Amino acid sequence: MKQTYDLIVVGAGMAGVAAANKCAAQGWSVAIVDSLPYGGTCALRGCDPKKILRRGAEVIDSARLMHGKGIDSDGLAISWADLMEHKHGFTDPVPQSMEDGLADNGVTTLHGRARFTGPRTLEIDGVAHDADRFLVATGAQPRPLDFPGHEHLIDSSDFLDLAQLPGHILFVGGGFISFEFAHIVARAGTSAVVVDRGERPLKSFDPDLVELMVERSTQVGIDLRRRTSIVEVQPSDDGYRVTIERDGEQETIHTDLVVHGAGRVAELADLGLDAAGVEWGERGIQVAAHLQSTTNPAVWAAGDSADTAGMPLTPVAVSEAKVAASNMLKQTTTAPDYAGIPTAVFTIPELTRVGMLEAEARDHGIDLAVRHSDTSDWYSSYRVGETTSAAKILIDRSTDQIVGAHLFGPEYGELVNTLGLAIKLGLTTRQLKSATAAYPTVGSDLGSML
Ligand SMILES: Cc1cc2nc3c(=O)[nH]c(=O)nc-3n(C[C@H](O)[C@H](O)[C@H](O)COP(=O)(O)OP(=O)(O)OC[C@H]3O[C@@H](n4cnc5c(N)ncnc54)[C@H](O)[C@@H]3O)c2cc1C
Ligand SMILES: NC(=O)c1ccc[n+]([C@@H]2O[C@H](COP(=O)([O-])OP(=O)(O)OC[C@H]3O[C@@H](n4cnc5c(N)ncnc54)[C@H](O)[C@@H]3O)[C@@H](O)[C@H]2O)c1
Repeated sequence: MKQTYDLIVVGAGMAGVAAANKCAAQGWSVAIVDSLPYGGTCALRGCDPKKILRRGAEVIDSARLMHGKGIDSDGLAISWADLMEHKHGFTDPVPQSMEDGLADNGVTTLHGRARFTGPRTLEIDGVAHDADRFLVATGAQPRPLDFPGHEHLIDSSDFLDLAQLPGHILFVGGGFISFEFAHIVARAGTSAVVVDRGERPLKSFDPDLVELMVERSTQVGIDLRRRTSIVEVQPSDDGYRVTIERDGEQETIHTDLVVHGAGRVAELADLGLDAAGVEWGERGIQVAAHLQSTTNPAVWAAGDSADTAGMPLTPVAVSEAKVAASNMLKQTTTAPDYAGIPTAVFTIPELTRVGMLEAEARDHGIDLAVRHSDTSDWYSSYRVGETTSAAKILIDRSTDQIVGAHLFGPEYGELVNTLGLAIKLGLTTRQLKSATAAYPTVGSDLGSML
């Protein structure tokens, strides 16, 4: 007899695994399916491998910043193959350990490409599976591009698996992926060109700090082309000829590799959502605030494949999955709380944000105190030889609470977490300043930033 599960989860990434484990722990019969090895984008093809490769670049950059200050950085180099092996040491065991963990929690683990054939039926490689509920956690995929030669681009997953690093790389798009990867390859001696169609890259970050980040990127040889579009990509004898256009002027750039960093869309196109009566778009499945489909009550969504107010980031995916699981289990309609979730672009140094942008805060009519500090001559930057760093903290004068924080500097990816906590808990700057940080740490700079 065919089994009807309480829940089938589609996608074994951060969101899917969190929800499957939570529901199984409450005694539900749960199955999870993925067409790729378990672990999803973050652990296998995103955050974690990326930051391991970045470590090589950090070491080179740190040594160069200290050149002439007691360190001889001449001759330092990245061995890409060894760094890649270091990455594999982390990523290779993930699928099995994740699958073992799920099985230990009583979750049935399935493999294959899933597709809805009706409102409550999912087919996996030709076999039908029924459930009372489905959680779609299928993540995102590179946005389809339409310029001639787009098929020659590699995507972020291919990049994070490159056996060798070529001498020249052109990145299409000036977002998270292109800047993070360009900062890695620039320290490995590869020339990087970033082509972005907008005037300002990374639009969801503070414009002043983005300009500083671009300045620092230029210093390490990254060539940003703004307001520039790709006309076509053509293979050549020794790589690719990329024709770009700005203000009606065309230019051809020769490069070894062209990488897609032009955005991602929810991975839903082949999921048969129309057969299930589920409304969806490129931002994801249309859900109510509590993450249930607006058109099929049996279907829920979380993470990059859900159209929510949360950004497509790992902490958002996990938090949404936990809320969706809890709502399914308890038949409640709680909405996720996105307040105080920080984000970082892992350039070197990193660019971070939590809460509102200055323009957003002003649009909300907040009586704003802006604490904008050039921190490049502060002790924490001086110590490591960093020449470019800054902080911008936005405070609501009427409550003394932080409504936004924007940082660019060494180790500021850690510091932003404290500011996120302050926003989440509604701490006043007076309360924050009353806490004593270990000295000297970047945390001890917080008082001066406020
Ligand atoms: C290069 C890169 C770097 C990133 N770095 C960061 C970072 O530093 N910090 C951060 O917070 N976020 C980062 N992100 C974003 C982060 O990875 C995602 O927000 C997060 O992984 C989303 O988790 P998810 O569970 O929603 O989806 P995913 O982790 O993408 O999991 C979805 C799973 O569903 C499977 N699937 C899809 N369709 C089907 C189907 N029809 N049948 C069966 N299985 C299916 C996929 O194979 C996949 O395993 C990065 C993303 C990329 C691409
Ligand atoms: N550190 C992190 O948290 C991290 C790292 C990587 C990715 N991510 C997630 O993955 C998502 C996708 O990353 P991404 O970097 O691909 O996208 P993105 O949305 O960050 O940036 C895409 C950029 O490409 C530009 N663009 C789009 N089409 C173009 C074209 N044809 N020619 C030139 N420019 C073009 C856009 O204007 C935009 O500036 C991010 O939004 C983020 O949520 C997060």
